[in-house]
Amino acid sequence: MSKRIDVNNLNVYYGGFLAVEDVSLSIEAKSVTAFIGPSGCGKSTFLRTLNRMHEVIPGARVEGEVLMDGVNLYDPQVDPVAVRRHVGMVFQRPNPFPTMSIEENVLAGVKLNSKRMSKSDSQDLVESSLRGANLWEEVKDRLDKPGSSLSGGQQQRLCIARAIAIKPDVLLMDEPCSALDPISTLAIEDLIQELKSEYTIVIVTHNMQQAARVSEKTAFFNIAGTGKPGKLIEMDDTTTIFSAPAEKATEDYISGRFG
Ligand SMILES: Nc1ncnc2c1ncn2[C@@H]1O[C@H](COP(=O)(O)OP(=O)(O)OP(=O)(O)O)[C@@H](O)[C@H]1O
Repeated sequence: MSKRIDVNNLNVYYGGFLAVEDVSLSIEAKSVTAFIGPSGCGKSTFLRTLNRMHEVIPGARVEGEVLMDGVNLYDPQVDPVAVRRHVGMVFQRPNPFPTMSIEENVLAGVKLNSKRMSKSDSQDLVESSLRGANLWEEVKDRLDKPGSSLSGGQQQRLCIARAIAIKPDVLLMDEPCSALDPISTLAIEDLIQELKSEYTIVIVTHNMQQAARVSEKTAFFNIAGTGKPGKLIEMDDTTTIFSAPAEKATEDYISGRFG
């Protein structure tokens, strides 16, 4: 479990539009890395290339390499479905399957991967995944109730339980707290801190306090103007980015002068 990621000279296109240009960076295993930057600079686009999720968008493609423990995810022999099994994703809006029960939601990804399990194994997996997502105590007496019966914050933790049930190496989170209230946000942030002992975590966030609270490394992306590609401006220890960034654009952004 838990892998390092090395990205080399990655360009991301939507058809003829270069959305993200020439990104090279490294992400340590068992750490939390935050991506910050103004709207439209390509944070989500870049994040999705780390599990080939952009490929579900017609015309989206990349040039360059994404190495996971040295294996290029874009090697022709690599199956994108297998990539997504190793690199889980949690989205901005909690998206449990509304008609499925809480238990079925946790097992949904595992079933998609066509694993047949005994009843006791699946019960164990439901419990360990919900415990891992800090949700077990709140739902253990109503596992057969629909996922949509939970609060927004609980639904997001259910989505995290669903993601970790397939035992990924990496967890990508695209603004996982933006639809949540402050208390649910803190619950997810605590959870991220716990999960990093087992997973490599990458989180896109607009909330700079959140980046400062949860991550060890921060990457700042920027865009020169509409129609221009997003670029990685700098990546460093989070404390350095927020106290003494190397680039003026980073300082302007974190001090709220733009973005
Ligand atoms: N499906 C798509 N098809 C075409 N262009 C897209 C698509 N998704 C994003 N883009 C474009 O790619 C660029 C980067 O968008 P992206 O959503 O990755 O930025 P972002 O930094 O995550 O923004 P935000 O913070 O607002 O979510 C933008 O110019 C956007 O319009």
